[in-house]
Amino acid sequence: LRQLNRNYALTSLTKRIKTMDGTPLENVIDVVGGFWGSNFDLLTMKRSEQIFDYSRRLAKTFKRSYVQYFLLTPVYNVIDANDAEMILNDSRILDKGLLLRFLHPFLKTGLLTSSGKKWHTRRRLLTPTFHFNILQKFMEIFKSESRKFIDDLWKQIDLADFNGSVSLNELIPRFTLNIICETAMGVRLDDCADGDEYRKYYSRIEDILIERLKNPIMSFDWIFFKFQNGKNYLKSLKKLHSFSSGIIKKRREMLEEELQQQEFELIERIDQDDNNAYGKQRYAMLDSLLFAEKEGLIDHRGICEEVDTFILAGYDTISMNLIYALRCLAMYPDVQAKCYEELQECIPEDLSGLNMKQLNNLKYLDCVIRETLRLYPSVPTVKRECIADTVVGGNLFLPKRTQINLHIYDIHRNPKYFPDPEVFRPERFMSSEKRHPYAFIPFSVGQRNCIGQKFAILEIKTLLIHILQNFQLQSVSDCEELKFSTGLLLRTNTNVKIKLNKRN
Ligand code: HEM
Repeated sequence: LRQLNRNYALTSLTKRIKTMDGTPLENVIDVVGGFWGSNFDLLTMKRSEQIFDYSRRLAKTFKRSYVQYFLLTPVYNVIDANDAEMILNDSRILDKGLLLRFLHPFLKTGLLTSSGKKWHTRRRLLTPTFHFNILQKFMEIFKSESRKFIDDLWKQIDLADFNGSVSLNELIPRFTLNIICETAMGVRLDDCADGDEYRKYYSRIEDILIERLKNPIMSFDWIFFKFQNGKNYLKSLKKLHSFSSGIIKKRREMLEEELQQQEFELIERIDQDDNNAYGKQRYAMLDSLLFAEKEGLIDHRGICEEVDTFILAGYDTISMNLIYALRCLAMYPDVQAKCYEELQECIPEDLSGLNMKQLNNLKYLDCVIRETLRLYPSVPTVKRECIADTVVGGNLFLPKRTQINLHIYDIHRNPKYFPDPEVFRPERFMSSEKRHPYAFIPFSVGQRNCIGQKFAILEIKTLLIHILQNFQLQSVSDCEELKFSTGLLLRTNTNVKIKLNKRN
């Protein structure tokens, strides 16, 4: 029995994580939970803020990576940059964990959720669709949508019943969803689909996923889909899939029309002789997929997977960063003033000619965005799963099915890498001081890093510039009380509000 207990977490019905050289695991890494493992730790937590706080408490208590055991799954929680480097550089650990598997009915196996050969082929197909030249074309859309956003704000502020503050969670996601659809998909939402409805059902799906995560029994599909949450999940999925199908249908029609008229005036098109991995012209994402379909490289189901994936990955991640960045600018008037000064120095007043080179010159704004991503990483945790027994770092044995939670949030707030980690100080990114290369990883690192990171930074900078040029931001009185909740992204439990005063 003692031998059995050494190798298996018996009450969690799983093999144990252990050292290869026999050193007690506790000497290397902390272990949470006693006899019952962590099976019931989350079960009693009613609100998702409690789950978020629970993980933060463990990180603060242990100050190093730690292990938990849930039903059938050992969990390795990484909160240290050295351990993150070890995991993210390991080409055997590229599969996503359980939470992302719960997303399969929604995304099937698109770029975010797929693995192995399928992931490789798709990554190769999609990487050129975020090439510099395509991003340059997208700049026009970033600018026109930003101008529209500002016009809408001016109108809102001019209304007689305007109460002085705006709710960022309502305004920003509308903007970012429009942009991902108009750029990567080549379709304006006004023409074909209801973005507000998409966001409503997406939010429901996220809530249900977190509920599911709390109860290990619900990890089995055949149980989950028998309960109300499972049924609601499928109902919401129908709405989300009909949104993305509408976009694909619309773009297919547009493209056919253009092909018939032999008028290849796609905004994504660049010089004839500029080739991508498949020896063809470069197009934006959905057009690339539709052309790849004609050549038999992907089918309709595959296109749906990627459209669902890119809408999900490409809008709310940016929304959350913009929301936190605007809140920080409102809370720290000196930081805001420095950004505004930099704008006046580097950017012409007329923003219609704004280009990527000018955006790259805004070094201080860059630091503000980085500091926001450090304190509030839109993706707070990256998930991985060992698909076979794996030894990492030469001595740590991770059994098959081990879930790896790489807590970017905790790594970013580790005082070892960032002194006074809770303080918002963009200047820390100005200094040439060397820090651990895995201490700041908001877009992850390695083979499965974020394919849209350059796109994201350009979009974020463009909107921030438009807002800063038109408004002075001011915090509202209850600004300090930001409570985070667990979700696919770093969420707050209440909407973030700021005040906007028109600049002369
Ligand atoms: C502030 C904005 C963003 C942040 C913080 C962010 C962060 C991340 C992170 C941490 C990952 C790794 C996830 C994992 O390993 O499970 C990732 C992957 C990914 N991101 Fe982003 N992202 C952002 C914006 C975008 C945008 C704008 C797009 C698309 C236009 C995008 C598309 C993707 C895709 C498709 C993947 C999966 C890549 C793969 O596995 O090959 N992201 N992102």
